Amino acid sequence: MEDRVSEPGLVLVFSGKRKSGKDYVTEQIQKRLGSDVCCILRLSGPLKEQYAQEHGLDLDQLMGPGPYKEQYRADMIRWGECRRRQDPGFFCRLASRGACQPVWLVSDARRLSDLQWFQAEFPQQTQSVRVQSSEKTRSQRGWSFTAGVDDAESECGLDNGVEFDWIVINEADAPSLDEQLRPILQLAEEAASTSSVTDQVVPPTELTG
Ligand SMILES: Nc1ncnc2c1ncn2[C@@H]1O[C@H](COP(=O)(O)OP(=O)(O)OP(=O)(O)O)[C@@H](O)[C@H]1O
Ligand SMILES: C[C@@](O)(CCOP(=O)(O)O)CC(=O)O
Repeated sequence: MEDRVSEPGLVLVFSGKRKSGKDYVTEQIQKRLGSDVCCILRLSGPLKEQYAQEHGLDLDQLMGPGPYKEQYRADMIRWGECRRRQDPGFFCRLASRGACQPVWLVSDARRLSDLQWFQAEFPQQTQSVRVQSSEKTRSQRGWSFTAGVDDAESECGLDNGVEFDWIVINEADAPSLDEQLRPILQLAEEAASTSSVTDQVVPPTELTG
């Protein structure tokens, strides 16, 4: 039987406040690494798919960066937290099913249980990345404070108790994203090259020596 390593070589779990640039930064990383090396996993993806289906909503708009999803955010949070209470890893498993690239970018971790699930599943491969932007910059990107959202676990669940492996300052007056992402990209390229070596199919004759 063929012996194939299906685990990722690196799992980068991103978090950050609304409009801090989680999607933007992870898309920049994927552009540089290529989609055969790196996939973006959105924990909100399976949640929004199911929520859109149950409520007859436009999934494309729910998945997009525009104001449409904000109308439903509070109820989606409630809906999602009901499922997480029953199974904290519910959305992590759904979002990562079928991922086969060596590098995974989890773009939207919001709770400690999100990060802990990947750390428990892939203890050697998981690193945490915090994307930071000022409220002024976030406001320029369309954010405004919403009670019940910005003061709730969905937005504050990772504010304390986590020593992030990486911090990305997504501000015009910060070092460029190219500069900030360089060490992360190098780590990803190393993980991808190592994974491509160990991910080769080894015919049975070589396995038995
Ligand atoms: N460095 C940047 N340069 C240009 N545009 C940016 C930058 N960072 C973010 N943006 C833009 O700001 C908006 C918000 O960014 P993004 O959607 O990545 O935030 P987010 O953290 O994923 O937000 P949410 O939690 O609401 O999904 C998007 O339109 C995005 O294209
Ligand atoms: C409901 C929720 O998944 C919406 C996330 O939407 P977005 O990643 O901000 O586009 C947030 C949450 O799960 O708390």
